[in-house]
Amino acid sequence: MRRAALRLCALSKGLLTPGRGLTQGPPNPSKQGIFHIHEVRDKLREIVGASTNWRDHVKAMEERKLLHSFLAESQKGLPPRRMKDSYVEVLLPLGSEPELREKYLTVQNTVRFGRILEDLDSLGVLICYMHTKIHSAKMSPLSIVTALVDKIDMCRKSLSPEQDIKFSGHVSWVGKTSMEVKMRMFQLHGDEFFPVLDATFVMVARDCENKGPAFVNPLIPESPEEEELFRQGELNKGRRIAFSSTSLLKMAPSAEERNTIHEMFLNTLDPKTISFRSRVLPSNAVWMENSKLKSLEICHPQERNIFNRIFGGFLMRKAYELAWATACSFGGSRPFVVAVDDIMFQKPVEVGSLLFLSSQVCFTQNNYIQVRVHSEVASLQNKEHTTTNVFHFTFMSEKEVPLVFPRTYGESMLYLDGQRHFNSMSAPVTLEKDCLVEP
Ligand SMILES: CCCCCCCCCC(=O)SCCNC(=O)CCNC(=O)[C@H](O)C(C)(C)COP(=O)(O)OP(=O)(O)OC[C@H]1O[C@@H](n2cnc3c(N)ncnc32)[C@H](O)[C@@H]1OP(=O)(O)O
Repeated sequence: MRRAALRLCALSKGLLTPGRGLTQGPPNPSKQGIFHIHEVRDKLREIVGASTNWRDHVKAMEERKLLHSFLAESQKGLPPRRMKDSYVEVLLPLGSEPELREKYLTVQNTVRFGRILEDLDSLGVLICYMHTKIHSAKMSPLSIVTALVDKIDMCRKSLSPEQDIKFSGHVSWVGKTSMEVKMRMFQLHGDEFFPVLDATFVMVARDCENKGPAFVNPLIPESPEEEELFRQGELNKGRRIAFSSTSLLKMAPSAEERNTIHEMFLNTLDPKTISFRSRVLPSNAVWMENSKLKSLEICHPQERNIFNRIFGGFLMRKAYELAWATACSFGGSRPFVVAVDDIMFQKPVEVGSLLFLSSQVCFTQNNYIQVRVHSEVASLQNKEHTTTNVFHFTFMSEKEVPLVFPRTYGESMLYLDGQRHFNSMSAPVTLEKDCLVEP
């Protein structure tokens, strides 16, 4: 079995120079050269004409209906764009503006990763609006939503709440209505920005009312490097389809996986009885059902996105923080996140919903803890629960953690799914103590 570990950012492998896009194009389309983190959401509101006041949200959505005529009837009708057209840089000046720090601070004097997830989500959407910008219109007719966090890899640098952070990113691949966005994060050490994180998101364009699909501009790679990125985007799409078609919700586990589960089952049979029903935990192991934590959020208007649904970044922060607490209580020491993958946004969450989050450890190995968070919503009127997201987080604990044992068939599938996510991480790299990234 492959040992999963921190993945080096593409950037630290020399694919990208800090502060410059892969395209080596102009740093970004704003006059200032770089957006301040506060400008990102303001800019998004301006682009879609979103209300800044909940009282006006219905009126704002009514006005958006008028933008229907700007929607393209086919992708061919839209001008192609280059990667540098969507390239954006954003500064989170934690060092130079100490008043910003409070929001990002953990009690351990590190940066809250949940806040970073929110910033990445907003930035990803802004990047897509840059790609699809209509120069003749002030507002965009598109509603761009986060469909998938394909992966986020942490690099080796620690995140200090006292040093400036910089994000950059651009569209790296497009389909008909979807766009893959690659983003990077750097932190200032001395007078240089060093890579700390690589992220790949998939965003989907919808019409002005977020009711049906909408075409996005084609993307033209301009250099061999960009062609490679585009090709990678194509491969990523194929990989996602393959991963989903072999999902344990659709197909039986492989022979090797079935063996794993049966071995685990045999390891839990009580040798003193001849029974399939008396189960005993091996030493240094925990039943999966005892690794759960749950939470409930009331989705207030304050957490809405530009389309009056609940902001994806908020959902990720809440899920991440619950996952972190789950890993912490399971492992008995402060864990740090090493990877996030395959967060699928299946259904929008309406303002006013009750959001139920259930988190559980589904796989462990050495110091690694794989946590799955399932989120579902119900309205106060309708008690029926609907799944909106499934989140997968990989943490590393400072010390070796117990094994987790499934008791039921359903839990065995969770275990195998966790193992698949864990094994989908890239080659291991040495972990350094300064990698801590906490909630
Ligand atoms: C106030 C300040 C705040 C500012 C923040 C702004 C940030 C706003 C961003 C958000 O917060 S969005 C909120 C979180 N996201 C959601 O609520 C999305 C919920 N999910 C959905 O609405 C639908 O599942 C979704 C629109 C994503 C897809 O709907 P469908 O499944 O009907 O889509 P369809 O099958 O028609 O596929 C459309 C495209 O999406 C692609 N797609 C769909 N699901 C995907 C997936 N999971 N992964 C990758 N691609 C996916 C699909 O391949 C296809 O691509 P192409 O047209 O290019 O071929």
